[in-house]
Amino acid sequence: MGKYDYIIIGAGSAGAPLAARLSEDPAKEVLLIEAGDDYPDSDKFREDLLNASFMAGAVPGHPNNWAYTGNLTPELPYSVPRGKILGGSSALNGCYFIRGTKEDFDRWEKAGNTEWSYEKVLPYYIKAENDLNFGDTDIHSSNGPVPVYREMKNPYGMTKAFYQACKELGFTYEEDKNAGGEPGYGPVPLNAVDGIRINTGLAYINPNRDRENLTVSGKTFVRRVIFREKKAIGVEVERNGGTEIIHGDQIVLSAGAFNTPHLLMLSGIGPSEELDAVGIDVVHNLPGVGKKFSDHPDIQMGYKPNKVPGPDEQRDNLQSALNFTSTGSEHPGDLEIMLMSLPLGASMLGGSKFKGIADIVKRPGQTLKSVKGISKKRFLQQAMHQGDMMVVIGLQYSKGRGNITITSKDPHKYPRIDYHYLENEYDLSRMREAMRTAVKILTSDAYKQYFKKLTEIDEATLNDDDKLNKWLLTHLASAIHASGSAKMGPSNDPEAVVDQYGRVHGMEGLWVADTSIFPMVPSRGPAATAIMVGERIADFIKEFSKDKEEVNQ
Ligand SMILES: Cc1cc2nc3c(=O)[nH]c(=O)nc-3n(C[C@H](O)[C@H](O)[C@H](O)COP(=O)(O)OP(=O)(O)OC[C@H]3O[C@@H](n4cnc5c(N)ncnc54)[C@H](O)[C@@H]3O)c2cc1C
Repeated sequence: MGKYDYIIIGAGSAGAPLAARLSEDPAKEVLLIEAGDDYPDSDKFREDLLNASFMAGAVPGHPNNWAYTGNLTPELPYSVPRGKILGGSSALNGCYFIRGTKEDFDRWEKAGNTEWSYEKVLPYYIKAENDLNFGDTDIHSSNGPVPVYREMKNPYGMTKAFYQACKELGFTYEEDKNAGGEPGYGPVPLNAVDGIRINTGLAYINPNRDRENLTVSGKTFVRRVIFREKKAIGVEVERNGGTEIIHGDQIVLSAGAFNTPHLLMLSGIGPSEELDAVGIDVVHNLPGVGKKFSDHPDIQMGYKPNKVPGPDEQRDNLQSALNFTSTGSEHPGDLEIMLMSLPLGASMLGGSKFKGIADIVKRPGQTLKSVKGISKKRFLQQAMHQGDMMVVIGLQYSKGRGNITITSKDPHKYPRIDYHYLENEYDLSRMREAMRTAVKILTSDAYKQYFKKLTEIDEATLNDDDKLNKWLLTHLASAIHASGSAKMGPSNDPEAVVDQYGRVHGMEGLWVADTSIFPMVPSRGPAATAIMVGERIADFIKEFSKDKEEVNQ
């Protein structure tokens, strides 16, 4: 087998756009490797993962879910889904397609990443989208691969009631959450059209399958990157029942915020004492690998509805959200409240919960394996409340940071993931404020036609800080937005893993392009930003290759 110009590990939110853009040059041989299933024919893509109104793939035991165990707090091990399929996590996610804000990128820039100012990243967000509401404007485009749609003309009755409640509480309307304006309440942009989730495999890879220089290798698990001294020269993979080495000139890790740092460590790049402890030869000591990742803690707060939404109010599970700023905060939009249109169970298992349960019963082994390490108490509580309607309350700027620690040199053994959620009063106080605001919305005159009572929390708990703290720590969930586990920054930043072009510090021919490199999770969902990163790093790699060719001429 010949040597590839570019090998990309992971066909997810960032990896798929990266492979599509790099293979635009027919002179470059591109290999895109994906551990999960490949679906070259979009019409034959798994039906349960196309249906955007629920998140079947997020259920533990689903064959396209890596299903990690993450310790949200030391006492709360939780099942954390990630996509293992063409499209990666974009094939499983909630389709909330939202850009980071100017303040988010000011932070990235301030950390020494001048190539990531809001002005510099905006053209890449625009390049990625086909905005079905706004079309071509200064800040939107109708030419990109990812369709983006907000329900503005005919919002559901509950959406209108939510808007009215937010208005009465003094919040402002944010018509376009991708316009970089003041945070407020408004329609959620979704990368879903007519209820179909358009993942990055469908948007970027399948339309380009006819390119002879683009090879996609599904069901191919990368065990590690291999090096000649400090130069990456290929990858060791498992496929078709065997292990082999595939050579490439430039290797890009796009395996996501857990697997990218894990793969770096398996390949000998990471904190040397942790690699020594599990018997991995150190190729390069980079203490920041897996350290201090950021995410959004969230709470799924259940309530019994007065009025159950009808079948015509279930296409978009997530139609509206409020982004707002906590009292006295210097970080605009650090809180979020999302109104879900489906009950908790149906959000995961589908409109017909019996079909969803039937699917789970079909795979009891995988399901049991996936929930093995997690908190059974919380899992059962959630199962008991699957008929509840819910709002999802998110802390979008937090001080807590997580760590990913390698526990074995066996690439199939998952690393340990510790989130350190809500360990300080800064984060707790904001979460309390978000909870109390959500209750004000639900119990408002405008919303009360849809609200009967809260199901998991009482007033005495809500009104008492200590009691509420305890409740929060036992009812926590994660938004699954892990970012910054191999973060970018200048070489004099001891925690930086890659430079601002995505090149791993101290190494040659090795890049990272995915949510791991975010200096910090944006204050809104990271999926659109992951795609933007794939688009932007593709241009950096193209530029780098051009310079290299000029030097060699
Ligand atoms: C259930 C769920 C709901 C979410 N909802 C939203 C939302 O509504 N809005 C939002 O903004 N964000 C959401 N997110 C988060 C968002 O989808 C992710 O942050 C984003 O998709 C991550 O992109 P990525 O490119 O970093 O990684 P991924 O998209 O996860 O891609 C990584 C890819 O690498 C592959 N891979 C990993 N290891 C290997 C290996 N060893 N060998 C070969 N291939 C490998 C994986 O199989 C995967 O395909 C959600 C996430 C989940 C899981």
